[in-house]
Amino acid sequence: MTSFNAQKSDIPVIDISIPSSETPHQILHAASTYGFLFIKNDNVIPQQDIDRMFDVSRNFFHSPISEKAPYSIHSETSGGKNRGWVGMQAESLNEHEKQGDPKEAFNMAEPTIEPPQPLPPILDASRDLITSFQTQCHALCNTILTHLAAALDIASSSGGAHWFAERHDQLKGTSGTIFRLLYYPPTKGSDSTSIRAGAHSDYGSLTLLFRKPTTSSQTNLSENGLELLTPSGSWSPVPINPSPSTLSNPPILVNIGDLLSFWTRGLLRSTVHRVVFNENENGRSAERYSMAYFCHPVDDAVLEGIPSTLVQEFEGEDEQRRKLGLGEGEGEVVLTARQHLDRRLRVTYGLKE
Ligand SMILES: O=C(O)CCC(=O)C(=O)O
Ligand SMILES: [Fe+2]
Repeated sequence: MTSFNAQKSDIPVIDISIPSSETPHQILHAASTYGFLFIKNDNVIPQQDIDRMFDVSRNFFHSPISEKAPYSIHSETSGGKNRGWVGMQAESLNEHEKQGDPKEAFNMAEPTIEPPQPLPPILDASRDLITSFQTQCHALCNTILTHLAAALDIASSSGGAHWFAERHDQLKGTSGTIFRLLYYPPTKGSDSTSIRAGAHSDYGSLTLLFRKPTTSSQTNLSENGLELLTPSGSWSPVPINPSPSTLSNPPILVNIGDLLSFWTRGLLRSTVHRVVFNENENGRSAERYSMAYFCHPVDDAVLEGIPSTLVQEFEGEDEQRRKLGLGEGEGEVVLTARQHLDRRLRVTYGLKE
């Protein structure tokens, strides 16, 4: 398998709009080599919907704290565990960091849950847009998962290309899926030791990431602060649009989460990433907005036994296997999707159960 170097232009841009027998292999190659890929966005998710979501997000985060605080994460008002508002410095994505990240976030569960998640008035007023955005994100995740299952050559007698998508069917039960709005406030001058989101890999199966250029003068090519860790240990910036001359809209960034990496015994790579300050010449960083759709399988999906010889015969690298809890001595632990998520949330929020 090829390994990747630090060139940001390496992350491939894949066009899923034209049916091609190559697409599954392109997606599998990117997912197993970089853990990141771009999906060309020619109306896969309309740019207008992305822009409208960013407007809603801005209005919400700029509202008084009294509007947000009642919906604190894990609270009953916000609908329980991992739902609701995360205030400044309340979360450490990197367990080794004492101080939380200088950002705010709002987590929304899938729209199929009953009763629906209570939302603060500003978000509630845009519930239809949010629901439609979540639905479009989930459909894109299932398309990508279908390509991955096809490339892994899962036999049709076992579910074939629908193997993963069936296990992400939101009509079959609740899941850890979260649509997260993120806001990184502006800074007066950065503290060089501090970063905006600590180094981490995502928890779920796939993440879709949308980033807003931080200032009106910032070009789409701009790096915007997101960096991924290459196998050689260097940080490589991820541009919003890797090719503005050929792509009129920024492509949708997709990355593999720990759960899918664990499930595929490390064949698919969950790559560590972080967000750093991107100061202007005055040493200030503008405010920054992003939105992440963290896609998870249904809670009782069992994370074992993918009927694919590519997965079964994959040896993997020791370091990756240790990180995923597939290390020697432990045996191959069988977890459900919910158990896998709960294990990770305990680390991020210090939750007890
Ligand atoms: O804000 C970003 O660009 C990335 C955020 C991220 O990686 C996360 O929330 O998992
Ligand atoms: Fe992330």
